[in-house]
Amino acid sequence: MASCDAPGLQTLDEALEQILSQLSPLHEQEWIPLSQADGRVLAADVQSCLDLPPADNSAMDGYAVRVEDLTEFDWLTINQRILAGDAITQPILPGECARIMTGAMVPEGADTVIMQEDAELGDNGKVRFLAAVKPAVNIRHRGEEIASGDTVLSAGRRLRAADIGLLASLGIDRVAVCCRVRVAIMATGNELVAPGQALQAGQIYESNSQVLAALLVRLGCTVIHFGIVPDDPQALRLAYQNADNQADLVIASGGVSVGEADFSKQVLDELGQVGLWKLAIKPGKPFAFGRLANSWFAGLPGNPVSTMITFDQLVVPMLKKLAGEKTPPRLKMRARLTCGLRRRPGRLEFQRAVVSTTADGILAVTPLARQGSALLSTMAEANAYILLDGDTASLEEGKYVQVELFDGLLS
Ligand SMILES: Nc1nc2c(c(=O)[nH]1)N[C@H]1C(S)=C(S)[C@@H](COP(=O)(O)OP(=O)(O)OC[C@H]3O[C@@H](n4cnc5c(N)ncnc54)[C@H](O)[C@@H]3O)O[C@H]1N2
Ligand code: MOO
Repeated sequence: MASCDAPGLQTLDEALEQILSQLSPLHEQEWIPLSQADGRVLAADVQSCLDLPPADNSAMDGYAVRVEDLTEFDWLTINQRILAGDAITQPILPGECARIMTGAMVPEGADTVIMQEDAELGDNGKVRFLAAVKPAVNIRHRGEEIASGDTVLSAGRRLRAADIGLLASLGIDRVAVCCRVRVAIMATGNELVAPGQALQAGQIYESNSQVLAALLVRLGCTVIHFGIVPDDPQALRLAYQNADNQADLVIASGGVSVGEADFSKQVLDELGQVGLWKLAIKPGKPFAFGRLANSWFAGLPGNPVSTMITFDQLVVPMLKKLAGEKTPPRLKMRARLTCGLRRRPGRLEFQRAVVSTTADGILAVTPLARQGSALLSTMAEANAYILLDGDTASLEEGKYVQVELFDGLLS
């Protein structure tokens, strides 16, 4: 398609910069129980109100001793037994030690814990130690992981399982999170039919809104479904207005190109402003960004792969900005081609590929044989993109290329 290589297209980086500079976080927040916080974005920094661990405690089942006693006494008297959860009553005096379990508080006077495998119990009820003992081992000191007042997690973080556990370990049972971004989705096209219905001549099953809904749920958004909208300016106008009244972001797939039934741009021009139009990426050249009366608008190219890739590369950063989420850039790596790759220089291309690790630990990548933007099965089969910049031509087997692994969203 000669038009795909037309000059004057905007680069992905320029487009992203331009889009993100216009968006600002929605800033609404709510308090929710920790049990519901997985995947939500923290609205404020979380500071610890306690030291973690709260007290010096044993890392082993064994004996809490005073190291200096080990050279002075052959046998030590066991003066108490301390289990995890016990409050300590007695200090360790010279010639004494305490039987102690993992997680139990270390008594005053003790400065090391010897694991029980290195101890011998005598007939006299006393204990002696076999191995050379290092001072200050096997004790987890108060505050060594987190000190009271430390910032544990920062605003903008999307909470994951370990974070939830960390907050729980600090006694926190409620967190302030950013409100879910409300996203309206619609699929435009006269040819589209919802799955489950009979297919007539010329029709295809609608899949883009299903993909978008699944991705948006994973991103923690509230999804407002507008179903299938025909290629008709009046129907689009009504749908856009309706969506605009309910959502922070309206996403429409299809109808953003230059065909006779592509009305997105016209309607967006009427109701709001079009911010962007054509991008130098493949797939995903036609992409509309704009503003409706109350909400932002993203018009994604209808080809199923183009919809997914523009969503992944452009809409995800938009949603993160609106949600107040701060994330490091996605990891890009170098991988060796297992076969030749056919390619015409032009737009920045996202080829779907499978990345694996070879026996000698090298990252290998195999581009899928077919790369058409209508082939949604390529997104299902792939686990990574090969990123090919505009200047790169065909490449031979063994060459290194840049890959971007599908993150938790796509995989
Ligand atoms: N003369 C030109 N034609 C096209 C150009 C161009 O530059 N000049 N660009 C091509 C590219 S690249 C893309 S991508 C598509 C994008 O077109 P639209 O956004 O207008 O999308 P549609 O025409 O509505 O649909 C494209 C294709 O995808 C199928 N589709 C649409 N929606 C869905 C859906 N919800 N579920 C499943 N499949 C869907 C649709 O039936 C079409 O086959 O334009 C090229 N044309
Ligand atoms: O190449 Mo189009 O941009 O998405 O199919």
